[in-house]
Amino acid sequence: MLAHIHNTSRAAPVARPLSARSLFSPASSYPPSSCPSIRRHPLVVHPGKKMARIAAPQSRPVHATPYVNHAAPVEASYDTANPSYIRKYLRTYGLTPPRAESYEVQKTRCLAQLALKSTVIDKFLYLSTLRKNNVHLFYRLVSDHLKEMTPLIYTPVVGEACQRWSEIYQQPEGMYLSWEDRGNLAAVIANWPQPHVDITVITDGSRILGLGDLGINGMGIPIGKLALYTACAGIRPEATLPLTLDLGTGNKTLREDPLYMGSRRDKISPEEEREFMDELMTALTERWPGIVIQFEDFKNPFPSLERYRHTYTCFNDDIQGTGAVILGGVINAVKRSGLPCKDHRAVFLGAGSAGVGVAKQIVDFFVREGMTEDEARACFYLVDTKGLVTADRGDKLADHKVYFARQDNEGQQLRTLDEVIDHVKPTILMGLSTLGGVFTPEILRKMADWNTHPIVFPLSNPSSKSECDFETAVTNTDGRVLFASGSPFPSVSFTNSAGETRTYSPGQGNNMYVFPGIGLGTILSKAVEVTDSMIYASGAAVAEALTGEELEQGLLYPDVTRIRAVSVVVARKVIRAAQEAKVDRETGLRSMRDDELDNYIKSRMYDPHTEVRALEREVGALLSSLGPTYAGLTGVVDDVNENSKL
Ligand SMILES: NC(=O)C1=CN([C@@H]2O[C@H](COP(=O)(O)OP(=O)(O)OC[C@H]3O[C@@H](n4cnc5c(N)ncnc54)[C@H](O)[C@@H]3O)[C@@H](O)[C@H]2O)C=CC1
Ligand SMILES: CC(=O)C(=O)O
Ligand SMILES: [Mg+2]
Repeated sequence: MLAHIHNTSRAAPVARPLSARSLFSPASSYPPSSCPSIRRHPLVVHPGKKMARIAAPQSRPVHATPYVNHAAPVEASYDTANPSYIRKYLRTYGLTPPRAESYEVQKTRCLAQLALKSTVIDKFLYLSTLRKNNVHLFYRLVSDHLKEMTPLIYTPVVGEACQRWSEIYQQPEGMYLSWEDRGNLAAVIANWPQPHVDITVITDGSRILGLGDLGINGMGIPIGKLALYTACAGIRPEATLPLTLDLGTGNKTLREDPLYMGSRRDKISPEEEREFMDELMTALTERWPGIVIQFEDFKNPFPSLERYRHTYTCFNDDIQGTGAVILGGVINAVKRSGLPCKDHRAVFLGAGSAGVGVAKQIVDFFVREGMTEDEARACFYLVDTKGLVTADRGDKLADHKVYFARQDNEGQQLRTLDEVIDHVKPTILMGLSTLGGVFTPEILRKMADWNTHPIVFPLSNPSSKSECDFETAVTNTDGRVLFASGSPFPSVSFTNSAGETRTYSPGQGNNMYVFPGIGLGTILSKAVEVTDSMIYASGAAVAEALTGEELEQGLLYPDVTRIRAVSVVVARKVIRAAQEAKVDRETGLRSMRDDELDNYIKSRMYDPHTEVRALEREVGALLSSLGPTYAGLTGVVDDVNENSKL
């Protein structure tokens, strides 16, 4: 089918009728064209090949636009909050029920409909449809109800949605690129209908959360992550691109599933993947030179990160984002433990991208606290499927594990988590293993015997893969645990051995506290690369972002409802780190004081609550400037200044 696309030379569209999308573009990132009625689609020609993108229709009425973007703001054309003159202007007048509604009314209806859905997948699908049909309302709802909504659009529910993606699929969202498209990636990418993209999240689906290789069913992850970029850091929804690579899957069940919508091939080789990724990175930056690229949920993401990190503006969320967010929680937990860094011993179950990424960030923290790198590294004991990672274990260690391979084991190999724990008597226990429930009550009780405040972070996602739940951690440590999990758990009421009853609240150690701010800071500073210092700064910012009240409550992470405010702090620190490393191209931000920079960041964040008003103002101003001639010519508007009669 794609051969047909690639070999067909069709005229690129040159002009479109006045598009609602142009009205949503903030001046600084998308300079308004002198004539808003014309929007050009770039014709992308891949070096050495002659090809044209498949042509979009030359002219369509706005109300019939079948855009495939999951968050195209043109869908706001149908917002029942729009007053009648906007509807007339957008030619949606008569296509929605007559009354122009308040947000409160819309929200009441949405929450009532959500409550009627009996399964979490039904709720997930309802919210996906809402995002598609009324993007501003979706983001208003999510940002007002972050605690209730994030589990539905992100972990844990997105995990189940990915497992069942082929079964529950309803609407096109995001973009898929297949191995068979190699050589033509630029042409396929040119089909993305949005003219401007600030950020993309890319997965090949080969390690989705802790659920294994889900092939293209992993698309729920880029969509969910980018929804959080918008909800938590105000990246404009139309400037986000969820991207899933169809590079085959090692999951035989999926390959044999008649409903599976990806290719049936086995996973391509690492060499083929490198070839594909090289072309992809070129194609993405060719179309959107300033694009920030986030790699997500690749099975072995270290080679790509090393290959591209200094050449493209990219980062890996599982290695670096996770490292940073857990750094933030550990900075606070170490303070609360009362022990200096040098007295901590950390056992990590899981020595993959997240385990190694987190351990490295904490080494960096310990070094900043005055230890040498060797002293800091010696505090870490990583465990994988073969046991404690040691230099003389007898197997060939993957490159990323070598740094943490222990050399002080005197030939002894510890094969199980229990053996390692008994040997090390850790102060910190991290779970990044995908093994649900492996931190047993017995292990937790030992942690409580050895430590006044054991630090236990079961970080695997989704909830079913968490190494323990919060209640088990609280009840088996007499309420003394310093806890954070990757997926959310409810608070627990518990009476400790001293007879004190308290409600304990868990921390959520999830990279969602940092990646939105890393992306925002990188976009605004126009950084040419994402440096280690920018990543570290994002984690330190999360630690600093706790309020006095949150500290008093014993929280390790800010309350999730404050995540937008946290993202501003993260973005500011990321920008400052970019400036220090001199990788920022938006040098005008350097002279701003911190409060000025915060205001600037906030001013650049998409706020779904103000979008309807902004649309009213923009349409009013635009129509007034165009005057009666334009209105008469197009027949779009019969009375520019008419307000809703309803
Ligand atoms: N909380 C958060 O923000 C994040 C959580 N994660 C979670 O961390 C988990 C791991 O992710 P990655 O490191 O990227 O995966 P990975 O596949 O790179 O690493 C998994 C590690 O677990 C080890 N492991 C697996 N089964 C084991 C067993 N039976 N005994 C001992 N070790 C075993 C493997 O040897 C490997 O070292 C996933 O569940 C993921 O959802 C990942 C990124 C962010
Ligand atoms: C949160 C995340 O990125 C993961 O579990 O992979
Ligand atoms: Mg991930």
